[in-house]
Parts: sequence; C-alpha cells; structure tokens
Amino acid sequence: MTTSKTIAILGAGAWGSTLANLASLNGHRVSLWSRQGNLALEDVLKDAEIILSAISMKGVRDVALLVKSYPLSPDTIFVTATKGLDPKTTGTPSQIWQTEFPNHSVVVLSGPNLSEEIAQELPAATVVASKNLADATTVQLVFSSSKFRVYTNPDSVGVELGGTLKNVMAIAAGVCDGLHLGTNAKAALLTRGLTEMVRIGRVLGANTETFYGLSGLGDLLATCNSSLSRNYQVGYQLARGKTLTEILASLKGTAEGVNTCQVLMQISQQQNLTIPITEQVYRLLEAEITPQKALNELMLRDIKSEYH
Ligand SMILES: NC(=O)C1=CN([C@@H]2O[C@H](COP(=O)(O)OP(=O)(O)OC[C@H]3O[C@@H](n4cnc5c(N)ncnc54)[C@H](O)[C@@H]3O)[C@@H](O)[C@H]2O)C=CC1
Ligand SMILES: O=C(CO)COP(=O)(O)O
Repeated sequence: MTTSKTIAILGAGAWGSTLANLASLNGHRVSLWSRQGNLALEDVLKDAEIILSAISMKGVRDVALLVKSYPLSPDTIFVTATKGLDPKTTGTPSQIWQTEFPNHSVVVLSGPNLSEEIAQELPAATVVASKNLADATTVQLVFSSSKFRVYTNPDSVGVELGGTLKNVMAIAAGVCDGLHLGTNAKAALLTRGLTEMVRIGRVLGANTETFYGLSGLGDLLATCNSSLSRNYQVGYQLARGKTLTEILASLKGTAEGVNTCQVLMQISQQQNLTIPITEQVYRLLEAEITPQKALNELMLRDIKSEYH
C-alpha cells in the first residue's frame, strides 16, 4: 500500500468508474470527472498528483486541450487507459497526452480488463508501462490489490498497442463465433491475429515480446472470448446479419475497434504493411463484403510460410 494520493479520473464511463473504484478501495482521494457530471474540471485537477484518462478515443484530444487550460503541479503523472488510435495523426492516446504535456510523465495502463468482471470483484491483472520505472511503480501501487494484480513494463508503445490492436481482432473473433466456425478456426484466427499485431507493432516501435504478455496475448484472449466485449459483440452481431448502424445504436459503451480499423488501413498504406485480417474486418465494417466472403478471402490467400 502506498501513501494516499489525490487522483483525478477523467471519463466516468464503464472503465473510468471501475478504475476510480479500485483506487478508492485502496484509500486514495479520487474525483471522477465527466463532461456530463457536476464536478468542475478545474477543481478536480487542482491538487491532482495523478490524472488518469479513461475517455473514449474520439474525446481524448479535446479533453487534453481542456486540461491544458488549467494550472497543474509539475510533478503530476498522467495515466492513459484509452485503447484506440487518433484518426488525425494515427498516433496513440499516450502520444497525444505527451505532446500536450511534454514535461510530464505519461504512463499507459492496459491489460485483459473487462470492466464488468472487475466491478464484480473478480480477479484480474493489468500492466502499467513507462520508461520511467519510478512513475510506473507509483501507479502500480495505487491500483494493486488482492483482486487486481498490476505489473510494470518499460515498453509503453507495445503495451498501448496490444490493447488497441486486439480490438480489431475481437471484432473478427465475434464474426468467427457468430458464423459458428468452430474451435480450430478461432485458434487459427487468434494466432494469425497475434502475428498481425506484432507486425504492426514492430513498425510502430513496439517490442515483439510485449505482445506475448498480458497487454497483448492476454487481452486478445479475454476480449476475443467474451460476449462482455463490445468489439466482440460488433463482430458477432454482424455475422448474425445486423448492420453496423443497428449494432452501434444498441451497444452499451464504446467499441474502439471500429475506428481503429480505419486508422490501421491508413498506417498499412503508409508503411506498406500486409494486414489481411484487419483489411477484411475493415471491408466488412464498410459493408463492402459479407462475413462469409471475408472468411473466403482469408482462407484463399496465397499459401505461404508461417513465419511471414
Ligand atoms: N470497458 C472496459 O472494459 C474497458 C475499456 N477500455 C477503454 O477505455 C476507454 C473508455 O471505455 P469505456 O469506459 O468502456 O467507454 P464508455 O463509453 O463507457 O465511456 C466513455 C467515456 O468517455 C467520455 N467521452 C467520450 N467522448 C468524449 C468527448 N468528446 N469529450 C469528453 N468526454 C468524452 C464519455 O463521456 C464517457 O465518460 C475506451 O478506449 C476503451 O477501449 C479499456 C479497458 C477496459
Ligand atoms: O479492452 C477491454 C478488455 O480488456 C474491453 O473490451 P471492449 O472495449 O471490446 O468491451
């Protein structure tokens, strides 16, 4: 247990509320801010030693600019828990925070963390990542408990990308289950999906090894095997014949994989990357093809070595 910290949590959705609760249970002074709530952002930020953002990707830049308009202690640590990519710059949420606050430490928090299970006090583990081990350790101590095991990792890009890229694979996994393609197909999809995540991650500066940890493989397994995942739900319902518009209209919360997929298509063009699963998910989301056609396209690609 660490000394009690003053913590501002921005974003009172499913994940922000759950993280606020974890920190409160550990005895920290937590304020939970959202644009619809009653608390003034200025008051919430005033004495904050840690500012954690659990804002959906689409709101991160606006909120970062808003935060910038208020005075902060120079020692304040930012923590980002958003799993998405910026459509404007193709950058990650931590890159947005770091650009706006170049003199502050930015720590990434990501892992197999379906919030509904954590809210039910089921055990889970996560990763806090930063090159600055002292700051990562501070955040580790804030959230660690007998129900929530927190690891540190120096590879913040890799940890952040693991949580972000698996959302696209979770849409694909939902399609796989929605079409009742079986256990072998699912295993093949997740394994090749992980290879694709590593391929993207490497060009974006991540360590390959990180993808085999909690924030990569761990989150891939959790999200691709659970109907609690909004991204999985998107894929599952597409396979059952619903349109994306219908699905998103009834979905509780944010399915970041939908936008992430579009940004990954931009990145793949810029970097000349082969990302077949992401490409088929993209075409499916754009209603260019049916789930069955997406499957056929993947199965009938040129045969090749597993290592490429
Ligand atoms: N729910 C979960 O199990 C987990 C979610 N995440 C990630 O956390 C992020 C948030 O997810 P949830 O809390 O589930 O989503 P949510 O939809 O429940 O909440 C999103 C929050 O972002 C705020 N927001 C959205 N656009 C905004 C804007 N333009 N300006 C200000 N605030 C804005 C909303 O008001 C809300 O407070 C996502 O990136 C998600 O991938 C990460 C781990 C677990
Ligand atoms: O990131 C998550 C679990 O780690 C939550 O997944 P969804 O956003 O698909 O619900």
